[in-house]
Amino acid sequence: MLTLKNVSAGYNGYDVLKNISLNISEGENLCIIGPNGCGKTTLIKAIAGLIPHTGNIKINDVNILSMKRAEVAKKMAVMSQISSIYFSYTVYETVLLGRYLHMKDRSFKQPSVKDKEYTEKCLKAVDLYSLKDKQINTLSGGQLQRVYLARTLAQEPKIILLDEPTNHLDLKNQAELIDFLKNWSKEKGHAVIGVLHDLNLTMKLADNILLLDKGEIAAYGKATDVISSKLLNKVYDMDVAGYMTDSLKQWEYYTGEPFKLRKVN
Ligand SMILES: Nc1ncnc2c1ncn2[C@@H]1O[C@H](COP(=O)(O)OP(=O)(O)OP(=O)(O)O)[C@@H](O)[C@H]1O
Repeated sequence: MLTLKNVSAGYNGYDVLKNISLNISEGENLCIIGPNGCGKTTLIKAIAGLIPHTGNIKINDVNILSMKRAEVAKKMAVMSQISSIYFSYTVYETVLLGRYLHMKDRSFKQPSVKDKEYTEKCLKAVDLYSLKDKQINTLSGGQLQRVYLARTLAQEPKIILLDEPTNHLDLKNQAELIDFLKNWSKEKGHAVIGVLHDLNLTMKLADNILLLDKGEIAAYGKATDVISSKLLNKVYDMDVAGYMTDSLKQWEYYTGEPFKLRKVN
C-alpha cells in the first residue's frame, strides 16, 4: 500500500533521516517510536510530502511526486493540530473542512448531502456529535484532539498519519482512540502510521514498530520482535524494562492488589 525506499529527508540541506525503507500493508498499524529528536515527526512530514525527500515514496506503486497534491491528500491524511482555532468555527464546520477535497463547490457554501452525512458520521465515530454546535475555541485539549481526528476521517483517507495523537487525552480516551484506530484499519483495510511516546499504547496498537535512533532505523518489524529490553535500553539510554516493571510494582504497592497479567485484545 505504502512503500518507502531509501528515503532521506531533513532541513536546510541536512538529512535528519537517513535511508529509511518501509512497507506498509492494507489493514496495518505501524507505530514509530524513538527518543526525542530522533526524527519521528520528520518522517511523518516526509511521508505527507510536507518536506522534500530523496529516495522513493510510493502509494500502490505510484511515486507520490508524480501525483497531484489533491490526489495524494485523498489517499493519505495527516491528523494535523494546526487549525482554524483562531477563527470562530463550530465543531461541525471544522470537521466539514475535512470534506474539502470531495466537494464540487469548494467554497463550502453548498456541501452535498453526502458531505453533510459523512461529517455527521465522523462526529459520531469520535463521540462528538453532542458538541457539534460548540465553538472550537471553547473546547478542552482532549475534545479538540477528537475534532482533529474527526476532520482527518472526514477526508476519507486510506492512510492516516498521526503525530502523538494521545498527548491531550485522559486514560479512557487514549484507550478508546487506540481501539478506534485498530478497528478502523482492520475493518476497512486501511493503514495507520502513528508516532507514539507511550510504549504501552504502542504495544496495544502496533502490528509493526519502527524504532528510530538518530534518524536511522534501529529496528523494524513485528511488535513482538522490536519490543526487546536490550534494544530499547540501548536506544533510549535508560533501563526501559526496569522502568516498566517498577510501574507495575508501584501499582501493586498503591492498590494493595497483586499484579495479574490479563489477556489484552
Ligand atoms: N523545521 C526544522 N528546521 C530545522 N531543524 C529541525 C526542524 N524540525 C526539526 N528539526 C530537527 O530535526 C531533528 C528531528 O526532529 P523531529 O521533530 O523529527 O524529532 P522527533 O523524533 O519527532 O522528536 P520529539 O520526540 O521530541 O517530538 C531534531 O534535531 C530537530 O531539532
